[in-house]
This record gives sequence, C-alpha cells and structure tokens, in this order.
Amino acid sequence: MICPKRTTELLELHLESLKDKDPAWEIAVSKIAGRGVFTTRKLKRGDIILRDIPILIGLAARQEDTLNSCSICFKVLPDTKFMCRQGCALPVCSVCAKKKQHKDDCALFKSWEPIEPDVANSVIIRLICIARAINLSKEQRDLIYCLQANLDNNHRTEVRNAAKCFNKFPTDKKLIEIMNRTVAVLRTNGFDETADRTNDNQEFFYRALFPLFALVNHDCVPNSYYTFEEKTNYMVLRASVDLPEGTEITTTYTKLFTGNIARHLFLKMKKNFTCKCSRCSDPTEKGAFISAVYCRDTNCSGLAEKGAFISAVYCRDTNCSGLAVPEVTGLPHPNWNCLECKQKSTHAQMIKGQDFASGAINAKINSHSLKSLIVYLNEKSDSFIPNSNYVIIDAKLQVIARLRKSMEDCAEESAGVKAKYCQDILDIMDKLGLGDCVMRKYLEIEKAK
Ligand SMILES: C[S@@+](CC[C@H](N)C(=O)[O-])C[C@H]1O[C@@H](n2cnc3c(N)ncnc32)[C@H](O)[C@@H]1O
Repeated sequence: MICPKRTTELLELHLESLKDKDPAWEIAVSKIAGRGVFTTRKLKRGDIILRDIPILIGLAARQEDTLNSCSICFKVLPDTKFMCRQGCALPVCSVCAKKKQHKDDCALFKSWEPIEPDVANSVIIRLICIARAINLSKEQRDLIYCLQANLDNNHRTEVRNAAKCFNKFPTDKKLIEIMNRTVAVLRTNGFDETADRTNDNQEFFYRALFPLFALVNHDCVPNSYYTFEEKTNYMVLRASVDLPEGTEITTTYTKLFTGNIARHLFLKMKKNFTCKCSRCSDPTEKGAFISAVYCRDTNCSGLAEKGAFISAVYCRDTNCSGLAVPEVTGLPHPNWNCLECKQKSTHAQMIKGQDFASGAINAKINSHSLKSLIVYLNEKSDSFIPNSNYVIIDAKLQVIARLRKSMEDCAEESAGVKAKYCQDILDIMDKLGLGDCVMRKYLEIEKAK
C-alpha cells in the first residue's frame, strides 16, 4: 500500500482546479482495509464531503446498440455517419471532432491502424478509457499506479482482444503494461460493467476512474452517496447521515437491494474481499429480511395437482409460516434457520419458493403485461415469498419505473400502486438504516407524483 501522505500529495495535484483550503476529507489508514477517506470535521446529512475529477473516462460501449454515442461528450448521435472521418474507428460528433481530446485519441488510434475504421466496434470503443492512460503526465500515471489493483488472470484479456482489431497495435512492453495495469485499477476502483458499481441501482453508460473516490471503502449500508455534475462529469460525494469528525466514509460497491448471499458472492468474485459490515454479519439484515424466505416446514414438497402440472404450485401443506434466514452469513449455500419453529433446512429446500416466485415474475415481465405483474405482486406472490425479499423489491422497482414512463394498460390497478410500492421500499430502506441516497430521492419523488 502506498502511504496516505504520498497518496494525498498526488491527489492534491490531480484536484488542483477544485482545491479546497479546508477540505472535509483526509486519507488515512483504515480499519476496514488499506487506506480510506475520513471526515476532518462534523458533517450534516446532505453536506458535500468531496468533489472529484475523473482521471480517465470513456464510453462503456457494453451493447452493440449503444455504439453511436460520441466518445467525447457521450451524446447519442444520429444512426448513420457517426464515425470519425479520419479513420481512427471512434464515434465522434461534429463539435467534439475539433476538440483536443479527440485529436489526441484520433492520432493514437489511427497510428495503430484499425482494421475496419468505418465500423463501430465495442472492443475498440471500450479501449478509449484505457488508452487515454498512455498520454497522461507522469504525476497522473503515478496516481493511477498508487491505486489498488487486484490482479487476476483475466486482466490482460481486454488489451489482448483489442490488439486483434488493429494492424499495428503496439508491442512495446511498457505501453502494454500501462494499459493492463489501467484495466486492473479500473476494475478494482472504477465504474465499469453495470454490475461492477452501481449508483443506488442505476446503470452507467461510461467507464471512469475517480481517483479520490477510489480510496473510499465499501459498506453494505454506506454513509455517503454520489451524483455527477452534468457539464463536467465531476463527482459530488455527500453525507447520507450526520457524520462526526474522524468517521470513515463508505460507499457501496453492490446494489443496495441484493440479499446477503448474492452480495457476498459478488464482492468475493468481483472485488476480491469478504465484507464484514454489520448488515453482512446479521442474517436478518437489520430486521429488513431482504434474503428471508418462508420456513414452510412441510411434510410434503410435492405438487398440488396430479397429471400435466400445468397450473401446479408447490404444496402449501405447511406447519409453519415463519421467516427463515441463513444460519450463518458469508456462505454461498448456507443452511437456513426458521426464526419461529427453529427448524433447520438445507439451502436447496429453502430456495424453492424464491425461485418459483422469481420465475413467475420474470414470465410476467417478459409478457409485457404490467397489469398481470401488479396483480401477481398484490395477490399471489406473498404466498411463496415474503414481501421484504429482494425478488419482490426488484419487481416493485420495475413496476415503479414502468408506471413512471406511462400508465400502460392498467389505469385501475395502478391507482395508488406506485405510491404504495415506493413506500414499501422506503420502509425497507429505513430498517436497513440507509440514509439519503439517489434511490431514496427517486422513491420520494415518485411517491409524491
Ligand atoms: C476501491 S478500493 C478502496 C481503497 C483501498 N482500501 C486502498 O487502500 O486503496 C477497493 C479495495 O479495497 C478493499 N476493500 C474495500 N472495502 C472493503 C471492505 N468492506 N472489506 C474488505 N476490504 C475492502 C478491497 O481490497 C477492495 O478491492
């Protein structure tokens, strides 16, 4: 680990234009992991903790149908003629084509001779963010190298695959090392794949590295939240709750509403660590029961109908309607404990109800009938899965998002549904102890509309 003092020096150079005489943050050794960011004074809920400038930013280009965005301003361009005419294989709008950043990108990519310069290729477009590290100053590069990089066997794949798209991709070991290291740093600290980092469940369409924010450790109930300034892409980090002086700032690397088991797996596999926060250590997730399922201590796990089983559901001949939670946290397939009858069950037994409800909800989502999804959530899902379960939270978020766009085919059913679902989720957020965040603001606005 590079020491907090040197890290701060490099960050101060990077943040020059945002220099604050009396910053509310400092870098210090963390009890959670390595270095962390701490408050230097008392802050109130909503106060700005810090602002950060992306040291690297580029299009995420995750899906082929989003390739017609400008690689500088990220605006979506008309469907045809959005590629640079200079043969660099980058999409750019006519205004940004004249900007220095594009001229630098263009010169670099053109010198590597793209094999198909007129075709938008996601591998090439995704490389912009990484390749921009080549033209950074020494201090900027030092800052990138001072950030943690979880090196796994895959971090070289991206550059290796990109090389196949050019006739003259560099073979110089130093250049390749800069790009590979940047990939690893971005994966450990940046915004990249949708699932890698989420802003309270919202997706990103660019990949970016904010070096000061990269020092913020994870907690499944974070005490800060961030937004972005539209014109500059600067990040603004604010306090979710009142923060005493000397508090370590935390953010979340996972979605807020996934259960303990899924969060544990994601953090282990994608971020290389096991979270030991208070939510992760509590099988009830602070009484929010996001991963809880019904106990249904049952003598019968058969289907409630003979023959073709077309409308069959699991037999509900049960003795117990209590909630079951994982016996211990941090295992992918834990045994489960009923909080009422104390019966223990295997993971496979317990997860049936959740899988069943999940399948039914996905079928309703895919059928595009919002009405049938709402009816299912209001009248049926509760017999398979508790309303606090994340499968239900996700489905309600889908309904809220769709009702927000239009009233679709269900004017009657939707009356009051959006406000009720928003309130249901806000109640769960309160149980988790989540303070202000983008999601809370979104739900409060949608509830009031
Ligand atoms: C974005 S960096 C955070 C800053 C890092 N502590 C440093 O010194 O550079 C992410 C890395 O920090 C560590 N980390 C962050 N939050 C953690 C947590 N809650 N528990 C364990 N390790 C954590 C993990 O190694 C993770 O890959």
